[in-house]
Amino acid sequence: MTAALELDRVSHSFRTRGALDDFSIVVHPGEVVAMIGFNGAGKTTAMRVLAGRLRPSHGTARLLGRDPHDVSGRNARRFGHLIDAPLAHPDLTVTENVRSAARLHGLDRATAAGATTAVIGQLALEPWADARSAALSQGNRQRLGIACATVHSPEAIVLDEPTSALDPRGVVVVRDLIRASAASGAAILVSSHHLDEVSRVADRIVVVHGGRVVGALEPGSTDLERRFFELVHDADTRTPDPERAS
Ligand SMILES: Nc1ncnc2c1ncn2[C@@H]1O[C@H](COP(=O)(O)OP(=O)(O)OP(=O)(O)O)[C@@H](O)[C@H]1O
Repeated sequence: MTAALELDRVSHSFRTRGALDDFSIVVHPGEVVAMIGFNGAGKTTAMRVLAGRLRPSHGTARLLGRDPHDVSGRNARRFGHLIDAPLAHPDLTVTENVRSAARLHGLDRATAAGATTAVIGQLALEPWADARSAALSQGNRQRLGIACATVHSPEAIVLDEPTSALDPRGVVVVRDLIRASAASGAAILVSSHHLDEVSRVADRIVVVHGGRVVGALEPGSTDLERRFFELVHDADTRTPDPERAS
């Protein structure tokens, strides 16, 4: 099966600081892959490369089989991402923002209207449907960002810490949306700091440390935390690199 999202031996540096070092990851259609790692491990940088926002100095990035920098209109419409701040306009309402995102991703007016109502329902945003985005709480703004990233039912989805600001109900709602998208065939890459949470949503968990993928964890297995620290410790023992510890 062709990968929908792929980084193959990618390296990237910010000035003298290495952020990714020989980093490889693959996400296939219908699969949820979670990246977990310390602050500064390289998760967001990997996602930025996949979204075509950074060009790797070495290695290859593939988004739906193409170089993310060359993704044309049609392929761009098959991709959705939430990295850093949501793309919502502060003066537009939740509904207006989501509808605009749907139109920008190529949905016609009628389809965009239906998809907007559906994703607002899926993310339990109905009470704020007519609220200006600027007036939303942090958690609801994060839900809005996820709605804008997924309203067009993309085939490849990248979500950087999608539940970091969410309450327990929000976490469940977003988990359900991610699982439903994967069940419809989407390839999904998420990052998180919460082992329990990724264990519930992911098919595979990869541990990122010092700009590398240093191992995998089995979702649902016991003692995830101990195994995580073992992998990190083993990686440090193999390649101690104080430059990359941030
Ligand atoms: N724009 C930038 N300029 C310079 N250095 C950067 C920039 N963005 C990231 N870095 C550095 O690259 C490394 C990887 O950062 P990255 O944001 O990818 O980590 P992360 O795993 O997403 O961390 P977190 O869990 O805190 O979000 C860090 O050392 C960070 O300081």
